[in-house]
This record gives sequence, structure tokens and C-alpha cells, in this order.
Amino acid sequence: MSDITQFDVLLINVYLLAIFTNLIKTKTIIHLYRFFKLLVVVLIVVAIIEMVREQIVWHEALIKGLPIIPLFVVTVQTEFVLILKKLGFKGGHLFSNTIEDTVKIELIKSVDFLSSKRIGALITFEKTNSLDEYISTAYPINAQLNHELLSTIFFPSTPLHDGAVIVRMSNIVCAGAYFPPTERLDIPKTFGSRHRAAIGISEITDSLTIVVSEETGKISVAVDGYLDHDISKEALLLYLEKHLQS
Ligand SMILES: Nc1ncnc2c1ncn2[C@@H]1O[C@H](COP(=O)(O)OP(=O)(O)OP(=O)(O)O)[C@@H](O)[C@H]1O
Repeated sequence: MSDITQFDVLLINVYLLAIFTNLIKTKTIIHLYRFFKLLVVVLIVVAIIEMVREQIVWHEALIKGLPIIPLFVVTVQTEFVLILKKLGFKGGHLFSNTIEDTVKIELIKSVDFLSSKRIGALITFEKTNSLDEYISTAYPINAQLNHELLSTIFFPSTPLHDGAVIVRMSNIVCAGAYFPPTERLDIPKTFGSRHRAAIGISEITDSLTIVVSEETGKISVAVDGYLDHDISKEALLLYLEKHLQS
């Protein structure tokens, strides 16, 4: 323990901070981070019990507890970054996916059309967590979302219809994006890879995804790792109002 220098502590701190703030998007890191947070809480509780039991004064406790300080600092920093992201603070400016009311109407029209024709679709709205890594491997579009464009993209047998459309602000940024599907085992077998991809992306980012089932025409929304299946147009509009500001 005493071999650890302040410089080592600093290095560990910087290293862990880099992992947990930059790679927080990947599932392994999220699981690792949850375990890490639990570890910090356990270590702090053990340290407090030891302090009380052995009547250690605070400065002795500080020296003894030096190795867990980086763990504590990183956890606090990471939590702080996550809270800022939740509040919509990104890269020094307030950010959220603002979507105009006219675009919401176009979107609902398109989803209704796709649903009535039983055309499968996956439409993901980026919020504060960047979807750049999925955009970079998809087909770029960069055009304002409207009913005609969105419906045409998902038309069966056309080159762009497979995969997901990603929407940033009121623009369709790309089509044909692929997401890591959820690894959950409790998802009903009736949900195939499209629905699993929607849940998957909602587990690792704060995005909102609309799914139209090719098989049934049913509309679902995936957000925060949860799939709300078979919802009405009205319920869809409520989701848009709640998650995407005008
Ligand atoms: N990982 C993925 N990311 C994005 N889109 C995907 C992914 N996996 C599958 N898809 C899309 O879903 C289509 C296949 O859907 P599949 O029938 O397996 O799913 P489903 O959930 O049963 O949906 P549906 O009810 O529409 O049949 C693919 O052709 C592709 O367009």
C-alpha cells in the first residue's frame, strides 16, 4: 500500500476517468461501472466501520484510505458527467433533440402509413448521447424529415430499407444503421432482431426508437431499455412530446 505514490494515484484516476466517461456507451463498461460503484460504497462503509472501531482520527484515515481516493473521485466525477448529460449538457452547451411540431406530424403520418401497409421500420432519435459511431457506417442522407422521404426509405426491396434511420434534431441523418441488439433473455421470442436492436440501442444510449413491425404493423417505442409494444398514434405523440422537445 505504502508503495503507491501520488503520481500512481493520479494515473489510475485519469485512466479510470477516461474509461468511464468515454466508453460508458458499451455494455461491458456499464456493467463494470455498476460493479465499480458498488465496490466504492462497500469500501467506504468498511472504512467508516474501521474508523469507528479503531478510533482512528480523520487524517490517519485519510492516509490509510489513500488507495481508494481515486475510486471515490472517479465515481463522483462519472456520476457528475452522467447527471450533466441527463440535463442535456453536452460539449459546453445545452443540447437536446429539438424537433419541430410540423416534423412530428410528418413523422406520425409516415409511421401510420408504414403501419397500415405493414412495412417494417426502425427510426431512432438521437438525444444527448452521440450516435456518431452508428451513423459513420450507415448511408448518409442529411435531409429534413418528411412523410414521403421517411416512408420511401423503408419501402421493401430498396437499397436503404434495411436497418435503422437516425434522426438528429429534425433531420434524417442516415439510413441503414445497425445497432447492437439487446442481450436480454427475457424478451418474448415473438420479438425478432428489429425489436431487439431497438431495445439494444435504448439500453446503451438515451435515444428514443420507434419500431414498426413488418409482420403485424404494430408500433412500438423503445426508450431506457424498455419496449412499449403496440401503442396508438396518440401514445406515440405523447412519447415524442415527452422525450423530444419542440
Ligand atoms: N441490429 C440491427 N440494427 C438495425 N436493424 C436491424 C438489426 N437487426 C435487424 N434489423 C432490421 O430488422 C429486419 C429483420 O427484422 P426481423 O423480422 O428479424 O425482426 P422483428 O423484430 O421480428 O420485426 P418484424 O415484426 O418487423 O418482423 C432486418 O431486415 C433489418 O432491416
